[in-house]
Amino acid sequence: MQEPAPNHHQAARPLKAAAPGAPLRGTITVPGDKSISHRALMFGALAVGTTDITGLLEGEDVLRTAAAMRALGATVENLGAGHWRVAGRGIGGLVEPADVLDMGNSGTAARLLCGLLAGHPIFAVMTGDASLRKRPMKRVTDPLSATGARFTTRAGGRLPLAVEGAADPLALDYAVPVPSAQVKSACLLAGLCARGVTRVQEVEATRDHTENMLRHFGAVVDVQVEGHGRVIELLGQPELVAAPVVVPGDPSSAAFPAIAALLVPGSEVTIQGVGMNPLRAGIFLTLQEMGANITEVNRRIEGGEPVADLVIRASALRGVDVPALRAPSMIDEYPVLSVAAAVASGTTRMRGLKELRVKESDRLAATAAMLVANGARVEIEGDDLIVHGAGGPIEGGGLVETHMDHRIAMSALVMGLASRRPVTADDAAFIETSFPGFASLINGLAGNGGPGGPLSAP
Ligand SMILES: O=C(O)C1=C[C@@H](OP(=O)(O)O)[C@@H](O)[C@H](O)C1
Ligand SMILES: C=C(OP(=O)(O)O)C(=O)O
Repeated sequence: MQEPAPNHHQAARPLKAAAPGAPLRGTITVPGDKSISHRALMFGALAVGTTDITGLLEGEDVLRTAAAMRALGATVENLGAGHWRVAGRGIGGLVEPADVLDMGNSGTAARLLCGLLAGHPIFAVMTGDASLRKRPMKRVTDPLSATGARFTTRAGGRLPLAVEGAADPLALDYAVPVPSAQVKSACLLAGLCARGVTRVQEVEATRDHTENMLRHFGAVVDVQVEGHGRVIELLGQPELVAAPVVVPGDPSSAAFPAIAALLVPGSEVTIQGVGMNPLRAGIFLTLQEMGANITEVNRRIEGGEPVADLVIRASALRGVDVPALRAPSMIDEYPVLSVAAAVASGTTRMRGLKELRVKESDRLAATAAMLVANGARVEIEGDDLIVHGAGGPIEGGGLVETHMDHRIAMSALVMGLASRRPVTADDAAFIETSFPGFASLINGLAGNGGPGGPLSAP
């Protein structure tokens, strides 16, 4: 079955959220983890044999990766209900794509693909949507150039870019200067094609799904903890053997219904099967420090990743100081955490958020603007975001500019559930990149599966 090509040029779709007037209740699952879904498709394409993936996120970002893997010669089949099958070509076996690879809105797809292409002796051109074309690619093209691959980019290291991969790539020894799992992963993916040991050092540990999946597919990976960071060594040119991948629920997606349940009085929501990798779960720790009533039940390992069901009950939250060192473990959750902080009592200081400036939008600026437009008190001091909580619902009534950023859109809508007046997101279309079905899921929790739910067209 071929799924239709995702389309990121659709017209803006504004969406409004109002306080539901009744508690959110129910047991739900959230879509599959986006980071793991991208990697499962890429590793499947590089492996020898057939990889079955269950629970794949069928959001636009991941569909871009699926399309790219097809363009590079892998057979990628959608078997329905989140079950996908990839017949791989083996390391070094990718073929030259006949056309430009369009990675849509997805930084992960674009940057990891740069690593994969660097190690194959083929020519490829990559682009993305207007958001992705603003994002920095030098952070991957600089280190990857040391493999022998040749990258040409638009001014400032932006997409579109062209790459001529290396015929005999050199193994990298690279200390990643920013906390970025995408940069680390790009280097490791290039290292698969190189002879000898690729060594990547990170000063702060970032999500380790690439390392975990490398091992799952049979590569030899050594990880040494060094202070707050890690040194990862990968033995090049392994034979990756196809292995089934079970994708857990995305903790970054779970954060939205979780915070909605915490803020809407009387709510009780269970989210089943949420990935709880410690390098991803910082948001839940932070919410618990704020006084959130979140209970983890049924902790288990699924597909090599820790998973739990989360029971979330509405709670009176208080402001906290979120240390910079925690940022990599919750980097995509700050916009929605700031909504919780705006309703909490007291001040929340979120430290060390420099990386938020280079996401789908400048999330530091977009988050502050979202809060200000709805009557919250907020300051940016250097790389810190400071939110002065109202100790209850904020005023709301604002129009939030989402800047092609799914997380700003969902944060604005969660804010509307906890505001005196409805909040409108100027464009909710980009929610499809990571969380298809978001609005109906939230409306379902409010007891309004059909029209008339708290989330509706304005
Ligand atoms: O490796 C990944 O899957 C991701 C890494 C993070 O980006 P950076 O590596 O740019 O921090 C994160 O923000 C993104 O949503 C997914
Ligand atoms: C930053 C994100 O994704 P990406 O970098 O893959 O576009 C995100 O999903 O919040």
